[in-house]
Amino acid sequence: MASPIASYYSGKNVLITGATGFMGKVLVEKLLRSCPNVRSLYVLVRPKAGQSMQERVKDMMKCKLFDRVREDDPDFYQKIVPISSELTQPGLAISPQDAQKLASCINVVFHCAATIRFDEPLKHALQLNVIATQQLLTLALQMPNLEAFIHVSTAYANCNRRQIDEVIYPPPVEPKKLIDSLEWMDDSIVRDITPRLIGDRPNTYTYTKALAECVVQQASSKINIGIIRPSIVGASWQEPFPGWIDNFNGPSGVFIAAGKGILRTMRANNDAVADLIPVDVVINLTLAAGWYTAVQKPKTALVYNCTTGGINPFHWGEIEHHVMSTFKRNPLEQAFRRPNANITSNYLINQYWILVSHKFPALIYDLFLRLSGQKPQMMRIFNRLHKAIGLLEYFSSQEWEWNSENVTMLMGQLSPEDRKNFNFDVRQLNWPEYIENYCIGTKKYVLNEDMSDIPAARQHLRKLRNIRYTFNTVLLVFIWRVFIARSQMARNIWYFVVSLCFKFLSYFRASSTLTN
Ligand SMILES: CCCCCCCCCCCCCCCCCC(=O)SCCNC(=O)CCNC(=O)[C@H](O)C(C)(C)COP(=O)(O)OP(=O)(O)OC[C@H]1O[C@@H](n2cnc3c(N)ncnc32)[C@H](O)[C@@H]1OP(=O)(O)O
Ligand SMILES: NC(=O)C1=CN([C@@H]2O[C@H](COP(=O)(O)OP(=O)(O)OC[C@H]3O[C@@H](n4cnc5c(N)ncnc54)[C@H](OP(=O)(O)O)[C@@H]3O)[C@@H](O)[C@H]2O)C=CC1
Repeated sequence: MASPIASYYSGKNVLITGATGFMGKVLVEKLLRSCPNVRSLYVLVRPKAGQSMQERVKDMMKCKLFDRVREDDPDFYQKIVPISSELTQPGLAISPQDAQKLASCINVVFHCAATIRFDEPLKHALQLNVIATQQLLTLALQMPNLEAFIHVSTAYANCNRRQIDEVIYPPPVEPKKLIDSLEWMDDSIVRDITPRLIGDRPNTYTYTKALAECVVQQASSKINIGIIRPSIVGASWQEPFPGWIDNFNGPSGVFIAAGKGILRTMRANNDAVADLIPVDVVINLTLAAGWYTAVQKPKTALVYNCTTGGINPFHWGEIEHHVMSTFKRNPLEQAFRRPNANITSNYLINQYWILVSHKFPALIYDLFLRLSGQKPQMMRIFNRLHKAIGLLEYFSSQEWEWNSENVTMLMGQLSPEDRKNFNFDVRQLNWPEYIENYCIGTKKYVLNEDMSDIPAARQHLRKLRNIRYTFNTVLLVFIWRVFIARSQMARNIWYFVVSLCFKFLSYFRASSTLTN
């Protein structure tokens, strides 16, 4: 006998947007694996990078993420029905036949698609995150068999507040008014007024996600709606296997850059809560919310703050420690320098380390590349890195408090079996173990590095250490030759320091001989 959640999805037709994205893929996999009797998954996909929609879906299903599903049911792909759709186009560019088909058969909608870029021009972010959501809701309103519409938002949609409850806050501006006014505006005008519009939010992403929540709420009198607000989504904790991750977004890119020895300093508050949430936890909660919304039909749209900070807090300082420790034990291949990143909340200290540990080595390396007839590239890489971490620092330098009563309520509604199969109880999360699996996941699944190459990577780190020792010795000799050997006073200071060190050494040697 299947559990209540699996029985609910049995025989259902599910529509998923953003299925080719990080979270969408995990959602598709989990639905197929844990709800094997689901009828069909209709996924809205666009052609991209020279690949047709069918090719993209085919490629996606070959991904290692689907290994367990493939083992259980080699024909699982037959349940996936790709529907051609470009969400930024009128009517989502769905053909009339497809739209009719979807309208007649869909029971549950999961809306995951969005632009998650922090530097997205406002017009495009609005088009995808708000207008496409509105259009999807219009389509949903034509679905007579629709039982639940689950919208994936972000815990940072209201990051201009410190305390965030599970409610939809009034939007910064009425979405329709903004859509109407931006429609006639030139891109350059929109760019100029964007900072004024987004106000105390850090980017167009959080701003448009807040507007999207408002758009979703406006439809909640006609459709059963649930809103999931995950915080910083990271690699999987347990399912389908620990450490699965496939992108550079959020902390993953930072971990990789630190593991490669490129990132040595970043602004973050050591003592602030790092509200990471594993992707499988988010997806389990999303599926449970779909079930609850359809079965219980709450009168208003329920919001679920899917976060860890209030329940099982972990801090950026601790993350730094465990990331560094993991990459020292399991080094990445061809590191630029030995991994040694530090976080600081002090602006000036961070600027100092950027100069000494980022820009200076990049300059030397580029000089070396030029001299050996190659194209310089390190400064360019660092400029991109600085742009990326500059956009993330807002989130790593502060902390927020999220209320998660609805998440607790939902957990209380699950049967013991569902609590196990759709586990979103983050009290059980062991952070050091999770961070270790996360870092190893970036090595295996993002960088496609083989674990059997670790001895060679360690050897490379030893080589880098020897280069550093040699470089420091050469630098010391150079400084001595240029400055110290030419001035009597500098020489006196130098001899004084050396004799002091020598005296200390003799003293310690003598006292250790006595104690023995
Ligand atoms: C050890 C220290 C520990 C310290 C811990 C501190 C960690 C702090 C982390 C804080 C995270 C906070 C996240 C907040 C999340 C809010 C939650 C959400 O709702 S929403 C979710 C959160 N949303 C986000 O996280 C989105 C943030 N990302 C962005 O907005 C943009 O990517 C960008 C503006 C940063 C760069 O734009 P642009 O320059 O145009 O570059 P493209 O994008 O076009 O990528 C070009 C190529 O570079 C690749 N690559 C990319 N990043 C990195 C990287 N870091 N590195 C290396 N590579 C990277 C990329 O794969 C691509 O490769 P390919 O395809 O060409 O082969
Ligand atoms: N990742 C995170 O840390 C967090 C994410 N979220 C939310 O979770 C959801 C999913 O995020 P995530 O999976 O990380 O994002 P991804 O960027 O990995 O995936 C985005 C998805 O949206 C699709 N998409 C984007 N533009 C279009 C378009 N014009 N037409 C059709 N499809 C489009 C993408 O398709 P394609 O493959 O064709 O580009 C992709 O499938 C988002 O709503 C996001 O706001 C919330 C909190 C944190």
